[in-house]
Amino acid sequence: MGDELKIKKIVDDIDDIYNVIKTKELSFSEKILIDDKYSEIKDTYADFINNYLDFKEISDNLYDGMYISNGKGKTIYINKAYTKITGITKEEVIGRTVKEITEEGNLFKGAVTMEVIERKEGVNSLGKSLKNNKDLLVSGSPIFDQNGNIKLVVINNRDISDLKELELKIAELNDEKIKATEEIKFLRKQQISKNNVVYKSENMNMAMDLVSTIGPTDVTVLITGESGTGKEVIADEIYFKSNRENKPFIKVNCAAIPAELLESELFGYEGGAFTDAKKRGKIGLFELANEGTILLDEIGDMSLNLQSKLLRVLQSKEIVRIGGNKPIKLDIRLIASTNKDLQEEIKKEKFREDLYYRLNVVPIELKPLRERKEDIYYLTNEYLNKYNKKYGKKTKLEKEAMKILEMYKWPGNIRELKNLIERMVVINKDGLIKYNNILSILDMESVSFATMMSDSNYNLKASVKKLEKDMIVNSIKKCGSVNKAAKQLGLSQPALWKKCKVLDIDINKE
Ligand SMILES: Nc1ncnc2c1ncn2[C@@H]1O[C@H](COP(=O)(O)OP(=O)(O)OP(=O)(O)O)[C@@H](O)[C@H]1O
Repeated sequence: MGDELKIKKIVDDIDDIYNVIKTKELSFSEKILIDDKYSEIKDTYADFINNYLDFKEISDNLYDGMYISNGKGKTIYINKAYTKITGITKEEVIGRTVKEITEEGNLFKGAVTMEVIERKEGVNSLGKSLKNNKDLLVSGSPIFDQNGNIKLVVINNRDISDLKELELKIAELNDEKIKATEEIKFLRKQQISKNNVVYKSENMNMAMDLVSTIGPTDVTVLITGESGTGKEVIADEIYFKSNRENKPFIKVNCAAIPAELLESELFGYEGGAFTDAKKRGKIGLFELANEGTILLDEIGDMSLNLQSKLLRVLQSKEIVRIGGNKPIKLDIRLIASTNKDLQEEIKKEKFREDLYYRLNVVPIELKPLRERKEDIYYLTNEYLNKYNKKYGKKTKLEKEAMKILEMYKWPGNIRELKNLIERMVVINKDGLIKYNNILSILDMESVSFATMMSDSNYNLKASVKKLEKDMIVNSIKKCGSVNKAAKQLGLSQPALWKKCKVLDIDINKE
């Protein structure tokens, strides 16, 4: 019989006794005493029942399993959660000692009740339910009576298979995090690999000096120059010289991302900000760059609407995601670059003047390659070495060929020079890149012969000789025979043979 029923039986017996006594002849004071005692007992019983029911309700709704024994280790109570966690029912344990159950070895192992009784203190251990193989964290505590003897042992049983699963999940996530961090490091290195910056010109000297000075500060830099002049190279150098090296460096090409997308790319959005927005939202590039550097390339192509928003970011040093209302603090170094003339764009009302002044704190202007010809020789040699190494070659460049490179206008600037040298090294067969190899590729309008001839290193006779030779070689190559070439050049066949001899042209080779 449960405790609850035992006590109910006592109270029912008292009821019977009371009813019998009430029929007897009693003095007034005896009657009052018995009535008082009787109602005291009833109140105490009502209190007990209420508390007992509350305790049962609370303990049955606990997350952890409760296992209570008396001071001798005899099981007197388990809550519902204990059965749920271990699969062990009341019928299997109530009234039996923990010692006996443990020795039997069918229900659980790792019980601490007996140890709590022995040591008279709390004991923690790992246990296991043998009914469903669940691992448990078992924590036992003694409850003492007034004389200091243990009257109850309360054991808390926590299912740690969930914890174990969480532990595994955390370990998996940690592995993924380590992998992702390594990948970020690798991609960062690839994206901003250290360039071998080659320069000789005054313009580049000044730019590189400035980079060394302002690199370690957080000042905003605006780099301008035609396409291919090395704006990104300069931005990389600023990053390497800054105190933000090894922190994020996010490069955004404002012209390459459609205007309507650029805002969400930069600012990110909260979940559900757009109808098709991913449920959990998206972190923006500004946030990704936090603590690091952001390069806004082709800033001259940014829409006026976004320019105002960028201006606000620069003023407040915080952003709010699209669809959100929580400002996020930013600690970012901003580098902007453009091949547009921003002053002109301001006049055309395509660029905000106030934003221009915010960006133009330190301006770095890169001249086009045609205005810093001193760099061409060094850049060419750098790329010759680079591509010879890459393609396993030992290609050299004819002196006249270098001359042509120095005279060309290079509309695509250093990028064009770099690509040309790579192409020349790849297709070259005899180890020497010649003057006319380059002429046949470059846009000849960009190298006027007048310019070439006016160069003090070339006298008229040599230049004419060179021109004649190139024309004949090209014509023979194009026509496929000396006969046809002679016709095209307006010469007789013998005259062409003669010229070839004088100009040292090997017809069989050409
Ligand atoms: N001083 C330099 N030394 C060596 N290589 C350089 C130098 N300047 C530029 N380059 C190379 O030239 C190419 C173009 O440079 P970069 O991309 O920095 O130009 P950009 O001005 O940013 O071009 P765009 O405006 O088209 O983005 C790159 O391959 C870069 O490595």
